[in-house]
Amino acid sequence: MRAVVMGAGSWGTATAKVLSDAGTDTTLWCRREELADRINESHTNADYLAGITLPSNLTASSDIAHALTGADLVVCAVPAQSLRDNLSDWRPHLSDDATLVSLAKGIETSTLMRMSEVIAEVAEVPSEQIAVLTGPNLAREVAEGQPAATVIACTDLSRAEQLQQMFNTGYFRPYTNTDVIGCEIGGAVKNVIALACGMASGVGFGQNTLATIITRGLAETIRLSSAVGGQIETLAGLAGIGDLVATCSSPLSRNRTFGAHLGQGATMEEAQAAASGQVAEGVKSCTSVTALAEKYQVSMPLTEAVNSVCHDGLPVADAVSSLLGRKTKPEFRSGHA
Ligand SMILES: NC(=O)C1=CN([C@@H]2O[C@H](COP(=O)(O)OP(=O)(O)OC[C@H]3O[C@@H](n4cnc5c(N)ncnc54)[C@H](O)[C@@H]3O)[C@@H](O)[C@H]2O)C=CC1
Ligand SMILES: O=C(CO)COP(=O)(O)O
Repeated sequence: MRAVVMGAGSWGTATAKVLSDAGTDTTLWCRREELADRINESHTNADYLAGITLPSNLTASSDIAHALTGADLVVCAVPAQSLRDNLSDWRPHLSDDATLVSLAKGIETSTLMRMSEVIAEVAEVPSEQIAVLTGPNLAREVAEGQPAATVIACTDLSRAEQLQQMFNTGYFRPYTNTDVIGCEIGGAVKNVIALACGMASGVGFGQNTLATIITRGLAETIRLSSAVGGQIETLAGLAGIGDLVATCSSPLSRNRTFGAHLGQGATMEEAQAAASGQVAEGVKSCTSVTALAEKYQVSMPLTEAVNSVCHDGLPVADAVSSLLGRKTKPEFRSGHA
């Protein structure tokens, strides 16, 4: 089996390292030829994962045709809002029976589609050939070989099990799931909730506030996922609460860090500049998740507040007052949080 990871940012590079460490012959596609040359020469990707030594059997290429031709496994590691355009360029070079794995945690703003839906439409492959890899996987920690688990979701369980073996290393432990919807909604919404946690920490609030946002964020995630067709238990797992805890708590999270800048009073432009070109998916997905919630008539007040702060100029302090000023209610309604 030959794998290609399309996108050499922090998570693409770390995932290519996992595959290589698991013994899978892997190529890492980079947009820039100069970066591919540097990775091949130095076995590091200093732009995204400084100080990490990549396996010597991992090779990089900036040539799309060369990278994709004959690849059995194609891992899509570009940001959510750029997946459609990138895939259109990759499409002519994809093998008919290749498995496509999505790493992106977002909802397309122009269509409200999940990433697996974008892949199915643009690459014209059946959903059984598309998988999603998601979970509490901060790239730097995985690249350092710190123990972590992940979820590989595919409607075709035998394909998920095959992928599970391809990604299984002594430090990275994949679990299978067939609930692609729940996994994708979990991954997209947790970035929005991490922005909210970052804002709270930037303001100076402590652990009670953090735990409240994570828990009520999980309730929003469960409501949306259930409405779209996901299973509740998925969100009690790595793709839900697992990823929320990791992302909402860690200073390594780009979304949490972005939110913290806003909470400290930075403008959107200043927070964007501080991200040094790395993607904080929740900034765009807060708009598409809010729209998806409206489409399914699901209440997501935290997500709406994050969207208003990011895109309507609502001050963080006003978002806090408006969330706390809402009508009081029971914790659980008709079986759902
Ligand atoms: N970094 C992390 O810890 C994790 C990230 N993810 C998800 O993986 C996806 C990719 O994230 P990262 O690798 O961390 O992002 P990144 O910002 O570190 O890198 C993005 C990569 O995509 C490439 N790219 C191709 N077309 C692009 C375009 N039009 N605009 C911008 N970049 C383009 C860039 O050159 C770069 O190699 C995101 O959806 C993210 O939410 C998921 C789990 C962990
Ligand atoms: O998805 C992630 C961890 O699972 C990474 O989160 P950030 O994109 O916020 O860094």
